[in-house]
Amino acid sequence: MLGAGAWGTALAVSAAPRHALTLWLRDAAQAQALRRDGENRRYLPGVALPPGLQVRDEAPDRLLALAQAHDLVVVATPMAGLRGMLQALRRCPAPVTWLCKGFEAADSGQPQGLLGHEIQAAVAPGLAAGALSGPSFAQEVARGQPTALVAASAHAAVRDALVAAFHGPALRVYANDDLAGVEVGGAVKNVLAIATGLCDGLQLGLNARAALVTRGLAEMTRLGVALGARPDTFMGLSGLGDLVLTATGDLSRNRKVGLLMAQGRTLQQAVDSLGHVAEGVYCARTVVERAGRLGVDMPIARAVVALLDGQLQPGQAVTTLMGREPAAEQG
Ligand SMILES: NC(=O)c1ccc[n+]([C@@H]2O[C@H](COP(=O)([O-])OP(=O)(O)OC[C@H]3O[C@@H](n4cnc5c(N)ncnc54)[C@H](O)[C@@H]3O)[C@@H](O)[C@H]2O)c1
Ligand SMILES: O=P(O)(O)OC[C@H](O)CO
Repeated sequence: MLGAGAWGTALAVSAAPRHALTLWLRDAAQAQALRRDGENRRYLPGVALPPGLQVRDEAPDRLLALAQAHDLVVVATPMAGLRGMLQALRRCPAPVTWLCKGFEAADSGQPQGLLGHEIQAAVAPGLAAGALSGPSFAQEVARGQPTALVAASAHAAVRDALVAAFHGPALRVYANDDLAGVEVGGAVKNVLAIATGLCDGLQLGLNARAALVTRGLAEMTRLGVALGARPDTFMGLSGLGDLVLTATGDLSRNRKVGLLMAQGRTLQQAVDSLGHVAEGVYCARTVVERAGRLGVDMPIARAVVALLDGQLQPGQAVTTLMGREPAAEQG
């Protein structure tokens, strides 16, 4: 497991009792703190690390050697770290998978705004690769609360490796060969959760939230299909499932950004108060730009971008969405 934020740590805690698992951190001081405390106090406080879990902190140029000693590699960094990790792992013989949910940010110096599998195709095309996604708050998985995930890859061997690694008593892992669809769902739900956080923070009501979730699902599906995904994927765990969880669950960092901005905090204040990554903040603009290039209409995502960019105040974002022309529901 390469990366020990909340999610990498939680999945490592979940799988370590059944596997020989190595948790790698780029920061040697933080690795030392994990070994000393038997817990990741910075990112997942209150959860004991299983005794057999190996905590390592090799320099990034030793990552490939570390990966070669394992049957499955899981990159657990935010999207911002994925390209560098895939470049470092491009000759890895084992399946390489990732947990991050987003598009590469528009301001990352990589102007195309790619999904994980598109980055992999560009920088490490020889890998057998895939993603693990679905509705899952790290704290609940770490506590062993029942959760269902989806293992997505074009390669059956990668799907099987993810299922074998993570399927367990409290974690059901389903398989899906539609990696593009699974990745679009995981990325777009973060942007939509900012919108529902805003809606709930402004106390617009339950009707409004249901409207945002439903019309947001339509936006997500339109973009996914334009990017080559299957429509039915968006009715599954990484689409509807993760959208419902993230848009309504108060453990969501993306939802919190919307809630805090509705209370009058600036974007910077909201982001600083999280202490964790909120991927929707970084990929909302990319979502809208890619949708625009494909001729896909995404009014909710556009309103989120206008809010994050300071072009609209929270109340104006609502007026803009409600003031659009009447439209057919399908289309
Ligand atoms: N937390 C969850 O409940 C959850 C669940 C499912 C998916 N995810 C996704 O997993 C990804 C990671 O989320 P998280 O909650 O663990 O984030 P986090 O904010 O808790 O931790 C991020 C971790 O990544 C490390 N990191 C940042 N940039 C890095 C880089 N370039 N190289 C190596 N390490 C780097 C940080 O030091 C930190 O340890 C995100 O894309 C998130 O959307 C999170
Ligand atoms: O806390 P969030 O908003 O990053 O969401 C975490 C997970 O992606 C939920 O599935």
